[in-house]
Amino acid sequence: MSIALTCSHVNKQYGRTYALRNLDMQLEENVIYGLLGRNGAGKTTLLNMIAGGIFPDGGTIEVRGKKLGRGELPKDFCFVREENKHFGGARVIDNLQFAAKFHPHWDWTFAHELLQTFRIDPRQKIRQLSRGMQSLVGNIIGLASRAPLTLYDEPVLGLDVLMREKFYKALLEDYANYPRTILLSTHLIDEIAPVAERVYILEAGSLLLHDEMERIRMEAYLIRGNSEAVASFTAGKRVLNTEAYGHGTIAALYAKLDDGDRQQAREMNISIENLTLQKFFSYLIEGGQ
Ligand SMILES: Nc1ncnc2c1ncn2[C@@H]1O[C@H](COP(=O)(O)OP(=O)(O)OP(=O)(O)O)[C@@H](O)[C@H]1O
Repeated sequence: MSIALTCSHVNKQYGRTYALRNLDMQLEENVIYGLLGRNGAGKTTLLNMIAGGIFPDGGTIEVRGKKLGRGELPKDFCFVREENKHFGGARVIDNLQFAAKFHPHWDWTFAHELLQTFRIDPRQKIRQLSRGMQSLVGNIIGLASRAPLTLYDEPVLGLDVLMREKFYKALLEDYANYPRTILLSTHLIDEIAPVAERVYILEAGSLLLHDEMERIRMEAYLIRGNSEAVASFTAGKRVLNTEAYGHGTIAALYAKLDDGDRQQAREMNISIENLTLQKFFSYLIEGGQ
């Protein structure tokens, strides 16, 4: 297992607000990670910090074993920001040519294929593109750079559903042929579920949870039944949140349920359903555990 990125005890404060608080993160090479969190959770600050744009008040960031110094950029990385910079009358092709100079793994054939996929005319001025199309130019750069560490901050913001699907498809297909470490922040949580292999969830600058997507898929449940039965069934299991309804209780569980548990649930008249990632995220945040 090779490590692409390590954040250790990272802190960043703006006045009295902790944008990041004692944050630890370790990304393995060649894995796609989702970065989730509510507004203001610290996602952009973290991505900016990894990209060398902000220096932590405390803690360290290492990219492929090399500690980032103040003002230092990591080697061989690509950061696709929420809003990409463009100057004056720059055309799409100008931005791509500029990006190509900085990315040693850049693939022009792939970049042109992506322009066609997303129906972007390379001669068009960036400022004349819609918000969504501007995001796509950034995403094309992120993909064609094939950087071993690629960071995306809200890459699908402003994209219609078809373009979002096309982006994720292009990302997954290219990743299968050219594996790299990808960290992708998004608010469209359920859309990231089939894309990310692991997720980091931030809340108020701290890490709330990091886990395998597969585990969340297999072990996040909503159970519903008589309050006493639910209390007895959930005893000793990780309960994210409980809500009363009439004489019953709904509980969000994060636990492995075996055949014995399922049999017990049937006998107690308790229903069990799987939680989507979005629901899991909401219960985790609401429950604060
Ligand atoms: N330059 C700054 N000056 C003051 N406060 C800041 C600055 N940048 C970020 N913050 C604060 O730090 C916290 C984290 O902000 P950040 O932008 O990292 O969150 P986020 O998770 O990316 O949010 P969103 O999903 O809304 O983009 C917020 O409380 C924000 O107000």
